[in-house]
Amino acid sequence: MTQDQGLRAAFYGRIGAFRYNVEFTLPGHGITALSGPSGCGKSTVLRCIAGLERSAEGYCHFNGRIWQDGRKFIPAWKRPVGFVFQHPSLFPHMSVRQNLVFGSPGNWRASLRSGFSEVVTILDLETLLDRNVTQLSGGEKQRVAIGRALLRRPLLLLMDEPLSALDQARKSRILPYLKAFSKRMNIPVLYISHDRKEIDYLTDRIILMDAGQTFNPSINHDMENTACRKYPVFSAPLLGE
Ligand SMILES: Nc1ncnc2c1ncn2[C@@H]1O[C@H](COP(=O)(O)OP(=O)(O)OP(=O)(O)O)[C@@H](O)[C@H]1O
Repeated sequence: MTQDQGLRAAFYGRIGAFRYNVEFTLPGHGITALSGPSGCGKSTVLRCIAGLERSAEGYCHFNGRIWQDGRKFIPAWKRPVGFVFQHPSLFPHMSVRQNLVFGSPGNWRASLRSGFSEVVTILDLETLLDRNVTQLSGGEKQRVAIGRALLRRPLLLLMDEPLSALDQARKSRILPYLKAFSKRMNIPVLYISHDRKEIDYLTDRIILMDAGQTFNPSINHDMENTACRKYPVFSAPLLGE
């Protein structure tokens, strides 16, 4: 792995009255959690990385390429980023198979060549391929949404509370799939969650935010302590990893 791999980002800006001032790095592999109290700016950070939001100042470099700096801004559709949201937005009139290949680069044949069966196997979707998506459970729908994002061959996957709409039993069923794909496909993932158990299972790397700011324990321990007091679900040892 070279030093250039992964994401280096800093965003400074405001949306209405909300100000954000964040700076962080993401390694070129594995899952990193992004957590913090509701409204602290986590989704805003993901939107800035994806290019869906343009921060007034800052930078975003991925694997040595500039996505944003003082002069340059690569639009969202040109960034090799997959996005999975809290609620899967699948096309209800299409089958699982059709939803999976929708939007993947090239035609149907190309998507079959570029890892379709691998994604289907990792996410255990074989038996569901010909079903209409309206006939799926919430967890199955979310697996299809993840599969669709992966088939677009992203180099970075952003997940915004992908399991928060599911009950504990469904969460437990889908978590191993998340762990499996990040390992097997070697895609770095930035994963928003409030759920400590979920984060403990998936990763030991966490970026903590509060009130529009990131806390970097290796830079500023006072800020880390403030973060832990305000958001005690995370302890200092985890942050200090
Ligand atoms: N389009 C918008 N216009 C004005 N303010 C916005 C807009 N989108 C978000 N905000 C504000 O920006 C702040 C950060 O919102 P954001 O959705 O990034 O937080 P979050 O940490 O992801 O929250 P949650 O955990 O509740 O999803 C909030 O105060 C929110 O009200």
